[in-house]
Amino acid sequence: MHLTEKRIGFIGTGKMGESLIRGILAAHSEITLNASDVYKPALERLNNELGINVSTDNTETIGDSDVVVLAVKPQILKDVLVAIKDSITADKLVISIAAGVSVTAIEDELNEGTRVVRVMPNIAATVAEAASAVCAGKNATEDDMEVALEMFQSIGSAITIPEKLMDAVTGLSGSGPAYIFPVIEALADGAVHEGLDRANAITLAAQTVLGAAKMVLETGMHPGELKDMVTSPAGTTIRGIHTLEESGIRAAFMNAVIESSKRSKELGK
Ligand SMILES: NC(=O)C1=CN([C@@H]2O[C@H](COP(=O)(O)OP(=O)(O)OC[C@H]3O[C@@H](n4cnc5c(N)ncnc54)[C@H](OP(=O)(O)O)[C@@H]3O)[C@@H](O)[C@H]2O)C=CC1
Ligand SMILES: O=C(O)[C@@H]1CCC=N1
Repeated sequence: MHLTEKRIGFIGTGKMGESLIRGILAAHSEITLNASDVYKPALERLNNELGINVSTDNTETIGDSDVVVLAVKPQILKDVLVAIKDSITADKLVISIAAGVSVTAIEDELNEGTRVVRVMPNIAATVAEAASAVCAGKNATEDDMEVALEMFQSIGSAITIPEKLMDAVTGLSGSGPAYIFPVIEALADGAVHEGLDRANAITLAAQTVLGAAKMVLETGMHPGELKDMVTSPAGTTIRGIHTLEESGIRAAFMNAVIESSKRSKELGK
């Protein structure tokens, strides 16, 4: 069955829940979306702005949904699962986006046989450019995986991975937008230092990151080869590259991904 034939319910409408809701609605305006959260003003705002069904009662949202997306913090997920266990009937698919929490840990809290899929998306779902990775729980069917992939491919790109790689994905693409926002700000700062106005500096910096990412994705060329295309002998770029290498840029980004992945593992304990 296709995604658009499913009613989707969000448990938690914080930063990532809202991002997914906005992305999915932009891709499928006809879809039925339900959402619940403990924070009523946020629900009312979503209802007013997007016209989705909202409730402060998670079981009501689940009752009205075929696919239930768990978008609460990992630290409270277990309590939420205990509270909703009886409303997750056999006809429902559960999708968890919680960092670090394994499929088994989720299955263990729910009724035997519950179909669970785990996904690590990112905040760029808001603009249909999320990078997501999906893995199946032991009861998830092929149809469930197709529905999950359809959902996350409609808001960006989505791949299937073995669960053991989920922490690495969390450290890379789950957290990754937050590594790049300061890069964009800092690039703009450099240009402001050299006299450009702030608004133009941010536009040029962001478009530069977007263009570089698009070249990697669309040419299929290695990032190092693309870097060489920009770097004229005795030119401007190699001077900038030299400065970045002196600052340990590669180790800095590698360590960010490694440490974030470690934190994802910790959250699962
Ligand atoms: N932010 C991101 O970029 C990404 C987040 N994730 C994952 O998504 C999940 C949500 O993260 P994020 O959106 O950042 O977190 P938020 O804290 O912004 O959102 C969680 C929401 O759930 C609400 N909530 C708390 N308790 C309940 C409850 N019992 N029932 C329903 N809703 C409840 C919170 O309300 P209140 O604030 O009042 O407690 C909040 O609005 C996490 O598991 C995270 O690991 C995954 C990928 C990227
Ligand atoms: O910071 C976090 O824990 C969440 C998970 C990935 C992105 N944000």
